[in-house]
Amino acid sequence: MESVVSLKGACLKFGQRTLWEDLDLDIRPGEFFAVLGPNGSGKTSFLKVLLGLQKLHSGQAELGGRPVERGSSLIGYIPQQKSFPPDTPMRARDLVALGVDGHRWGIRLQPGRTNRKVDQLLEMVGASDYAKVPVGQLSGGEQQRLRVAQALATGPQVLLCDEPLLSLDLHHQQAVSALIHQQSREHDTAVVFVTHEINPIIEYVDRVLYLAGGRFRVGTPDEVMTTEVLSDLYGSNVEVIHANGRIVVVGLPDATTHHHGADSLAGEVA
Ligand SMILES: Nc1ncnc2c1ncn2[C@@H]1O[C@H](COP(=O)(O)OP(=O)(O)OP(=O)(O)O)[C@@H](O)[C@H]1O
Repeated sequence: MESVVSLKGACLKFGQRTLWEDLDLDIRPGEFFAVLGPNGSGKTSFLKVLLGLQKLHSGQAELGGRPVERGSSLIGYIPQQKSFPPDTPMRARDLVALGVDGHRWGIRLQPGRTNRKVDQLLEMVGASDYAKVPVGQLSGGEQQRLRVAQALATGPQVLLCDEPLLSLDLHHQQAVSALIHQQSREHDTAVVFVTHEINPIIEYVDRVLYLAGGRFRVGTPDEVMTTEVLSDLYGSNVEVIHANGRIVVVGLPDATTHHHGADSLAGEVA
């Protein structure tokens, strides 16, 4: 099957610091692709390359068979969860409408059509009940559903997600990740999901790109999330424990703030 995202010999470096090099990667339509790694390993920079916001040092990056470019309609983007101030006057449906016609200049030509599309998107993410509520009054999880709806407005072929579950409680993490997975299944949308924590999405992930220390590994979670592979990437003894369908990484280097729920799961595994 043709790939929708393709990197060939990709290298990204800033000054003397190489984030990755010789990265060859093809992501297929409908694939759920997770990008993992410690702070500063280059996960956000990876998304920026695909968004056309960050030039590679060398190599090529293509979307839908063409070089990446800013503002590509092939892409939907879900940013990190940041709460709107409580007094934000914009209603939930206005936020979603920005995704539908926010890219066009001037007066909306077909408000009826926009409204129908917004209704459809709100329903898709289960947000119809609070369509008219100001966004600042909604919970973090409800706000994030709206960002998913906004990102899906143009029917993207690739959904780029930058830690979309951050600061959501477990219930909302599950709901938002299930929503993103449903979209990828039903519309064959490729999902590139940057995260510190694989467990909330473990049941959906097809492949992982693990970035660490200027190097990377790509493969299925079973191939990459192993004691051997992560110890090699980190250059120190790291232990990967699989328990109750979850993955716990123990013994990450001190300077690494990244974890896979090692703290919160320590009791569960012991
Ligand atoms: N435009 C830039 N110029 C110089 N250095 C940069 C630039 N953009 C990113 N960096 C550096 O590249 C490294 C990777 O940054 P990036 O934000 O991609 O990491 P990350 O894996 O997303 O980190 P985090 O998990 O903390 O969000 C960091 O050390 C950052 O300071």
